[in-house]
Amino acid sequence: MEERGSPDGDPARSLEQGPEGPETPIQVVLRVRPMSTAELRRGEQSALHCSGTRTLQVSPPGGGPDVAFRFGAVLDGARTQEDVFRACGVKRLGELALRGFSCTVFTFGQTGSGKTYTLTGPPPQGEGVSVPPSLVGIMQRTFAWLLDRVQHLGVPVTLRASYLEIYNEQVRDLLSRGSPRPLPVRWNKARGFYVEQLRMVEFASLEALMELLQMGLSRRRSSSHTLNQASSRSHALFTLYVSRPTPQQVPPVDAGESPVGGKLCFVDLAGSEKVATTGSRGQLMLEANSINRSLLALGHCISLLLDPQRRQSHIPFRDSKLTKLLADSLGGRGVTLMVACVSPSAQCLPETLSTLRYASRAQRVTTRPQGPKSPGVKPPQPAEAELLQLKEENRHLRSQLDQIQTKAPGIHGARVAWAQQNLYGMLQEFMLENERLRKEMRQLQSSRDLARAEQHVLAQQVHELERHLLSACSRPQQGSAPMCPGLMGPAASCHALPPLCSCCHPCPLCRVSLAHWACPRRECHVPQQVLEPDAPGHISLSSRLPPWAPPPSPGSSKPPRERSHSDWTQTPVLAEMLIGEEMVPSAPPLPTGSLNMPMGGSGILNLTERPEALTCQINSSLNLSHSQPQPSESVKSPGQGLAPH
Ligand SMILES: Nc1ncnc2c1ncn2[C@@H]1O[C@H](COP(=O)(O)OP(=O)(O)OP(=O)(O)O)[C@@H](O)[C@H]1O
Repeated sequence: MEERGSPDGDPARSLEQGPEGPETPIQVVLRVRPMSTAELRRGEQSALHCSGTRTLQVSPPGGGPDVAFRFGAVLDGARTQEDVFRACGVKRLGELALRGFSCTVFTFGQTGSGKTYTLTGPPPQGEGVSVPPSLVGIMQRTFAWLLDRVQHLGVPVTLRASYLEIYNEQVRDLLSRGSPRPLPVRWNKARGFYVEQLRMVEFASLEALMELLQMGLSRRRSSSHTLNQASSRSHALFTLYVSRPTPQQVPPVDAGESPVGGKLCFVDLAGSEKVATTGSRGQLMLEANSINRSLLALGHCISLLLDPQRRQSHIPFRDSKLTKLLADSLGGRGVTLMVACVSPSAQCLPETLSTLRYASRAQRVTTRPQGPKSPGVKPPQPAEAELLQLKEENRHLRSQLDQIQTKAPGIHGARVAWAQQNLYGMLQEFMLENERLRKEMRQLQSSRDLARAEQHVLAQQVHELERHLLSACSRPQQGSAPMCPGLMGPAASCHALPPLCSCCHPCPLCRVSLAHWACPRRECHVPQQVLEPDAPGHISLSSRLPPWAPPPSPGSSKPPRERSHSDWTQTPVLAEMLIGEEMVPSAPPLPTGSLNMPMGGSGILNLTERPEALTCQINSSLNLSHSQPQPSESVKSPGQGLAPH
């Protein structure tokens, strides 16, 4: 038989003893409620058996090995409310509260498992009908004991109470004078998390305290569903503040601040529920989701508190209002008791096992109970202190995230294993993953911006080049004539001749062949590859005329008009201009290959090719014009040196 749970020891003794050293484990008591009338009517079987006072045995309905869980105390359905009160050792917690400790009792379990019953007894049977004394819960019994104890102390003790609920992730004051409104949860170094403007009511008698309890219970949200006629839809926290004034007693700074002293908090958690089982719809389903989410956050904090390394660094108490308000009880300076409640029915076994595992984990969590704070230390201003704390936490979280990201491969396996253990871990996984993806996206965006900027520069260069070409070809030559490439001398007269076909009319003075576009019969000396569309390197004359070619006359299918002498005399000038011009890239070089370009890469490649294409076009035009034998070897070809840059 598999056995899980707390180490050996006398539960009554450990519960009664209270904090002994720096590390005090959370005490866990398990209560199994009796089978309900509905469960008996449906003929459901019990799957739980208590063996001894500390062990619960679980028998799966389909057979299979029994599983045993050990807790500080296990109480079966036959145990009375008084038995439960005694077994839980709440009196000891009350004593500690009187000595200045911060103590918490919280119930946990599936919906309908008896949490509210354990803390406050069954719901009243009608308006003004009070619960029989034998059925009242741990809270009323503690109140009675505490008031009696205070009376016999012989020193003045101030008692105050507050009562709040966390409903759909909003904190509502159940003792507020008007209708409850959402209250903020704040943090400061002196108090930890606390609810701002929460009403604290001073009381002096048991009757007054019971009235406060009744007032809160009647205002707390509850609804009916398949598993519970009066199901609590919120987590409720009833806190008793005990202060014993001493000569050095620090007075509360303002009316909303808790007095220096001990406290005893009773937390009735809303029950976890499977919406499919409870049949919750609409508002009930929203409430159930909110309840489950906050219980998940609580479970996650408990799991992390068990990990010594995580515990030293960061526990995400800020993930929900519930974990914020329980932070001190779970991982801080409090003394804590958990009462886990389960139904015995085999039908509820999956939820029961989940509660048992949750409770098993919780009893391995330890706190470091701390007595009253030294008087005379003025707490820092709330806003300042909270700001400092948040900054510190923020810095810490960032460094954690960086560490996780840099240690990626080694830690990844461990993180995945951890994430697989619970859903909340998976959520955390996704958050980290999202952060990494966001970072990657930012990098991609910046390289895309860089590429766009480069594209812009290249587009400007192309535009500039085209503009040069066009203006050079169309501007009439003024002033000094260009050098004749044949004679290396002025060519004012020879190149001013009307354009003639180069195949039979080279320049009569310098013998340089005339550009083919100047010849009315130029098709006859254009190379074959230019005319054949399928030939490699084909350039269509109609579609690929050089940019400096004359514009076609409107409506004409004929070749463009003949060039004026200034057009063709510019060609060598233009070539020389290009030879001497060095293209200096004004942006970093583009990565080669378009596949890696995130965006706009192809556009950039087109642009990088265009200056080359333009240069080639000039070259080919100029080479054509030199296909005729050159007059002299020393003659500099206009195309020479027009290497693609
Ligand atoms: N030990 C018990 N003996 C007799 N009746 C019990 C016991 N525990 C619970 N019940 C009854 O079972 C029903 C459900 O109990 P209770 O409302 O306390 O459950 P709960 O866990 O608080 O549920 P929820 O999370 O939905 O609020 C109630 O009618 C209650 O009176």
